[in-house]
Amino acid sequence: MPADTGRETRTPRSPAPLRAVAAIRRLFASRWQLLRQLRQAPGATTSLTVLETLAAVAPTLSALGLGWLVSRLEGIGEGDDFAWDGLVAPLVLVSAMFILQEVLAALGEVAQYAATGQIDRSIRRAVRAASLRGLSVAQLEVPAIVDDLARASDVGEGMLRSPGSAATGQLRLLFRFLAAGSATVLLSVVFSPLLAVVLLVMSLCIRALIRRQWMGLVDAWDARERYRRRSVYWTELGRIPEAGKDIRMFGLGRWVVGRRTAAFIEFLDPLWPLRRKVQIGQWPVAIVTTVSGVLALLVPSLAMRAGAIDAADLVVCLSAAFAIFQMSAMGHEAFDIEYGSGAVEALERLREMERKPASDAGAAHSGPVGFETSIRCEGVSFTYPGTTAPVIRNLDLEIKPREVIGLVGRNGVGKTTLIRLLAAVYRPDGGSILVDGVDLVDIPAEQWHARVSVVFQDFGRFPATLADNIAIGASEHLVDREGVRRAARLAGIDRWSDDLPAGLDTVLGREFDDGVDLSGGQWQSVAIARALFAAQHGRDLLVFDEPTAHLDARSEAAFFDRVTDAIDDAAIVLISHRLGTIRHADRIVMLGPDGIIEQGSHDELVEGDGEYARLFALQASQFAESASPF
Ligand SMILES: Nc1ncnc2c1ncn2[C@@H]1O[C@H](COP(=O)(O)OP(=O)(O)OP(=O)(O)O)[C@@H](O)[C@H]1O
Repeated sequence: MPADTGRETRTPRSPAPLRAVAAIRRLFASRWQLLRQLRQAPGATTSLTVLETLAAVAPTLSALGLGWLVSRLEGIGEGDDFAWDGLVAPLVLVSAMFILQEVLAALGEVAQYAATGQIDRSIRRAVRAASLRGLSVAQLEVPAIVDDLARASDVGEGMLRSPGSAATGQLRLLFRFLAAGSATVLLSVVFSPLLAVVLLVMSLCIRALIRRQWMGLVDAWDARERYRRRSVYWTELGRIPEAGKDIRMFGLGRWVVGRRTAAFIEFLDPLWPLRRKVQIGQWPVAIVTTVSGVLALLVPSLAMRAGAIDAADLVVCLSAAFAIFQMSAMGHEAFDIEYGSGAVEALERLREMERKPASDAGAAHSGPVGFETSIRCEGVSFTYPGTTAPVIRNLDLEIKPREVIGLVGRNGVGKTTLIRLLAAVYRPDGGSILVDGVDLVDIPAEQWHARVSVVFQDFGRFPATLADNIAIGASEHLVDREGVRRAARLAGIDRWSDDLPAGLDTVLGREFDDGVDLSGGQWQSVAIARALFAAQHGRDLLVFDEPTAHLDARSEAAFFDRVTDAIDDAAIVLISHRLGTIRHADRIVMLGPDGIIEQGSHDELVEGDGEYARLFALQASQFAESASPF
């Protein structure tokens, strides 16, 4: 991905002219990409184009009008009262051009505002689609992709420096070039093609110089997106209630401020010398600007003194020269263009990632997806993106329909990772997972997700109603109120849901004024209900990762029976460190760093006197006082 590699990878340098040509090509490609964004706002773009066309010819007409006016003034003799009538037409033209320029500028702002808003909205939609659907979870963990998501959605404040303002700014800039071109033609016709071309070239040089200096800063800023995100993280940490608890509890205020300062310095440190360099490097711009100004003023004035042109021509020349110089000015639109095009490029990279066949979408299998005979992991290996050590190595495991499997193993051995693979959140980088003989890689992810339900340890807690938090387990059945009630009852939620202000319709989470927060155990019951609801809607495989970690002893004891009684047509995988939760599973699989250490029923494993038996004895000894360890 270019964002990840392009900025930091060193490649052998090509000769300077080739680099310049490549840079110009890149520039044109990026500008073209910007202009293509205007398709999102066809009406406003058409209006802006018409207004800018008129605005581009107005300075030339204005210069001609001024010249006309001066020529009429020259012709007026003393006491020549009626000659004043001849001034009316040029005066009307000049005044009309001045008024027109003001009106066009104001209307242009309105059209630009409308087009910018439409383009920015469409960009935001595209970023949302990429982050919510197009990109896989694995991709969302790649820092370069996270950078691009942040960069593409960073559409600036007040529509400044956004992709929309960049695209419309680019269009307006094209018309400024057109205005300068038409003034160049006028100066050539009225006075000297040589002076006209020299002034045009000098204006272009001034613009290129300023651009080169300041825009390098924008690129450098862009390349430090990751550091900017880090400093923003530390800046915003104080506003996150969860973090606020720890910050107060451990007295971390100064520490957080220190980390924020360090992150901020790390972000800006390389940018400060660059900025100083730009400021100091303004003298060539000042020199070229002064020389151009002197040329524009002196050459036509000397020509008039020599009698080559009259006063009217001089006024036209100076007005035309002024119009040419307008092109060299770098207004805010230049920064809009540069900064906004960075966002558009980031979006294009994200779209490219979405288009990649390896984007975990699955595709080749087109038949019905189900799990009738087995899910088989064959020699599965997996290494997290950006890391080198495999978390899962050469794992073989078979899951039969309606089987209940308990998955145990030490912290960090890869249990959660395995279910992420089974859920097709990640893809194995070695071996394969076969569902009834079809490789999971070939099954479209959304189809597989309609057959599987996973309650992750860090399951989603959404600021929605309790009913919706359950029903999202099978989001295609959000309105199945009876199913929600059943799942809530089976998960033991009915014991406390009636006490909530609006029962199942109570909004959960403190983000909203009327929101109610639940305890850790209550949230866990919601997640369990979510999976039970999913089971009611035809899921073939249910996975629970540490489902009883937050439950009280009574709920924990009831969990296994509740779940297995409620689900009779799906396989269940239970991950737990509490062996009491899984001891009644059909099969217990003990995972080790190099694959499965042992597997069998609870009784078989205890009899086998292996790792599981030792672990069980250890947990049981902690409950030695009671008749049963659980
Ligand atoms: N997103 C990730 N990126 C990189 N490494 C990860 C990621 N998630 C987990 N790991 C690493 O993978 C290893 C296995 O983690 P995993 O969560 O699968 O273990 P686990 O067996 O479920 O652990 P626990 O019992 O503590 O829940 C750990 O070393 C962990 O640091």
